[in-house]
Amino acid sequence: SKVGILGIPFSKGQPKGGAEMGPEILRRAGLVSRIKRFDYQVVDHGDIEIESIPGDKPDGNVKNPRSVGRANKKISDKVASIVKSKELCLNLGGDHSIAIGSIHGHCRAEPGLVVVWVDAHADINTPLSSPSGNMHGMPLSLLVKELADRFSPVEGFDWCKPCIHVRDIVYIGLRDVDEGERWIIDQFGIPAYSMQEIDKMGIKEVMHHALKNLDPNGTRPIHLSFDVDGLDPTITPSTGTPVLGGLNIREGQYIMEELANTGRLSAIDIVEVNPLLGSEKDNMVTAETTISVIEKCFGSKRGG
Ligand SMILES: CN[C@](CCCC[B-](O)(O)O)(CCN1CCCCC1)C(=O)O
Ligand SMILES: [Mn+2]
Ligand SMILES: [Mn+2]
Ligand SMILES: [Mn+2]
Repeated sequence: SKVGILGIPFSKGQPKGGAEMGPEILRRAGLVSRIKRFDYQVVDHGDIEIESIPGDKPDGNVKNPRSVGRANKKISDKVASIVKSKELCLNLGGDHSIAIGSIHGHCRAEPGLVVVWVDAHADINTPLSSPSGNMHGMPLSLLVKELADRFSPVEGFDWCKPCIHVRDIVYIGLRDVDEGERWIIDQFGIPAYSMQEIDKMGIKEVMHHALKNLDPNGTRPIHLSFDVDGLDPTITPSTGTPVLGGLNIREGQYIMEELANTGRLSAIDIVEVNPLLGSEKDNMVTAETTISVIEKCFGSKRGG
């Protein structure tokens, strides 16, 4: 089977320069050759061309709306074509706003997909609830049908029609959720396994219940959106919004092994690696941790 790799050097969904260097650091750390070790043919689509949009003033409190909108339209088109050509689409971010286009594009090719969101954060602030105006904290709010009527369309997103339901999402790793996000999660009953549930139940039970609730018949394609800040900052220090008390590397690897076991992984985002936020050593640790976790999606077995 085939993996299509797409670099997305985009960072306008948040204020810290360097997130656009994520694809480069992951490639340089050997991500592609690690995936090639398993029986996947790798198609490298290179990096998406990111246009800069001068004078991209905020829309309400939403920052860089046109830049984020333009980039994500391109991402949607590219991801749709990669998935349609039967490649497992591996998107290298870039900040988490790229998930708007990656999930939108994935839905165009696989309308019945479900979303596994591994993250310290829920990333479901609406433009009105966001405390920061940074779009990397909003991607899911622009994608779920149930929130479409809660805010007016964001400048640059007229192409973006919501394509998933709240019940098609499961969260793993939450530990920094804003008030408005908490309200949405409770109001719509979005399954959310925070670090508290993970400590209480253990990662085995969490993965069992998460996948059972999400897709009881085990038939639906899976979109994994993996924010490296879901892991503990001691093992992924080079990231923009670190939060103590995260997933350890074995929990990360177990999550990916269970997803690989479904055989239904159809697209993966790896986001929020920012090499400007760490030392050389931090960057090496972050890249190696990320690769050793992500490679478990592709059949790497700890037992050999
Ligand atoms: C929790 N929500 C935040 C962070 C979003 C992180 C995006 B991710 O892609 O990395 O997961 C933080 C909002 N806080 C900022 C500091 C003061 C309190 C609010 C936001 O800006 O929406
Ligand atoms: Mn996060
Ligand atoms: Mn049980
Ligand atoms: Mn995120």
